[in-house]
Amino acid sequence: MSTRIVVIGTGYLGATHAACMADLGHEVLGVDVDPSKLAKLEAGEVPFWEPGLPEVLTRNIEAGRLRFTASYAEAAEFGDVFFLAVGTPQRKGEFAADVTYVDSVIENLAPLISGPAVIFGKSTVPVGTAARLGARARELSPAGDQLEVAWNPEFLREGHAVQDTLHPDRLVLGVDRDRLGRAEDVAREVYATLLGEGIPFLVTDLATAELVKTSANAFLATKISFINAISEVCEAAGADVTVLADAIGHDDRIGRKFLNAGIGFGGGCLPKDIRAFMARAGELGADQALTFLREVDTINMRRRTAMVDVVREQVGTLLGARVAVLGCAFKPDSDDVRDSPALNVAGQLQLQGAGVSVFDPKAMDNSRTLFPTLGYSASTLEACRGADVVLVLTEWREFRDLVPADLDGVVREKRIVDGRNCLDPELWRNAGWTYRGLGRP
Ligand SMILES: NC(=O)C1=CN([C@@H]2O[C@H](COP(=O)(O)OP(=O)(O)OC[C@H]3O[C@@H](n4cnc5c(N)ncnc54)[C@H](O)[C@@H]3O)[C@@H](O)[C@H]2O)C=CC1
Ligand SMILES: O=C(O)[C@H]1O[C@H](OP(=O)(O)OP(=O)(O)OC[C@H]2O[C@@H](n3ccc(=O)[nH]c3=O)[C@H](O)[C@@H]2O)[C@H](O)[C@@H](O)[C@@H]1O
Repeated sequence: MSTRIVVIGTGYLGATHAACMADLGHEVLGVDVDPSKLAKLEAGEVPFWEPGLPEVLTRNIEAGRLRFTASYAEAAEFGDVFFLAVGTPQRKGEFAADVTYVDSVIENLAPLISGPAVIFGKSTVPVGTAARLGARARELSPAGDQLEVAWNPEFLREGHAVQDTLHPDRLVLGVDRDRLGRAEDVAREVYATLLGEGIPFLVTDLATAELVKTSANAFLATKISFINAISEVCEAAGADVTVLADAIGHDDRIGRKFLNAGIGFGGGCLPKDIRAFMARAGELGADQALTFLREVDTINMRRRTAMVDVVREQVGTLLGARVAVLGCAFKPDSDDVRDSPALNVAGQLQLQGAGVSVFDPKAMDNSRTLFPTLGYSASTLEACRGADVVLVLTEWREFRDLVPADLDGVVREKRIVDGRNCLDPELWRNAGWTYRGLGRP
């Protein structure tokens, strides 16, 4: 059955959700306040790099199932099922999440809703936000109690966003247990195709749904910092963290995923989500519960300075050294540079006097906007020309596939530092290069 759906906020999450809901056969209207983003989306262009999404967007616009607007009035007219997907960044100078964008959606939308409707929150929010927004929405809306707020957290990964939306590991829905309404039935209609495929669907209260999301990201961040901490010990002991990760990962209870040691996690989610989680636990009086996340964050940030130290160790002095930086996105298959470890390392190297030449297959424009003073190159070869050391900081396939012969006669010194432990050390060493990984001999 086709439902008329409004998706508010068309960034990485919202644009993907809108296009994928249309692909499931629903009629979808995307809403954003950014006119340049809307103009691109209306023209069938995804304003960021996400594999497979342009095809899904275009085919659904062409099928007449997907369009975009800046108008909340049009959104309120369009349908009675709303997904809220605006940003919840870290507040400036604080750990807590900035929820002003989600607040503003409710302030603007609720007064325009006059009949039964459900707003499903998808943004990652501090626990308690959904209940607060629900109360505010009922207060502002002529529909009163007939306007429901439920929470349907999102677990997609950038670079795999379409696959994760259309084939998620699970769907989670938080509903207001004190005023049970239509939310669960509506969600079952919207996700009928996925539920028909047997995707697990967990329905719970609002607070639990919010906490499922922040706990999942906290666990993932902890797993990465765990292996990075072990990597520091491997480094000191002359052991190999990549073999160690394979070995412990064979234990199903541990699992191999998210055990890749390197320069650590970044992006628009894990770093800000663990900080917001700590801040919220503190507000709730559970200060002690999440202090370990402070350590997770510290270990992670230490990876970036450790990388700079390794480069210094390689070239002697950073002053005047020519450093090729391959990769600036926070992960491969994404153009997202929010809190990117790679860009942070490049910035630190430049501040300490190195001449930095950066190349990324997709994230150059975003990097230039965020870090205009770095040196940028048009290709891997250009970035590496005359380099004293080559750094692989984002494991794009084209960097993983590099072989020493590609850089023969290009670099000044045959030194490569593998910030993601994604290269074969023997291949490089056998070709006369100095190979340096992180936490592996
Ligand atoms: N990026 C990701 O992979 C995932 C993100 N999330 C969560 O989803 C939320 C959104 O994240 P992103 O999509 O990455 O952020 P984003 O910054 O890419 O997108 C947010 C969008 O909301 C728009 N917006 C802001 N205020 C608005 C308003 N009042 N009305 C309409 N549109 C408005 C902005 O213009 C922007 O296009 C965050 O809470 C994030 O933690 C959750 C899972 C995955
Ligand atoms: O809440 C969110 O927004 C999303 O955050 C992460 O997704 P994402 O940020 O897209 O990327 P990840 O694949 O989780 O990678 C995050 C960072 O960890 C790093 N990482 C990942 C895995 C690993 O083993 N080691 C490691 O350093 C990556 O390089 C990257 O910088 C979660 O994986 C998603 O489930 C979640 O929905």
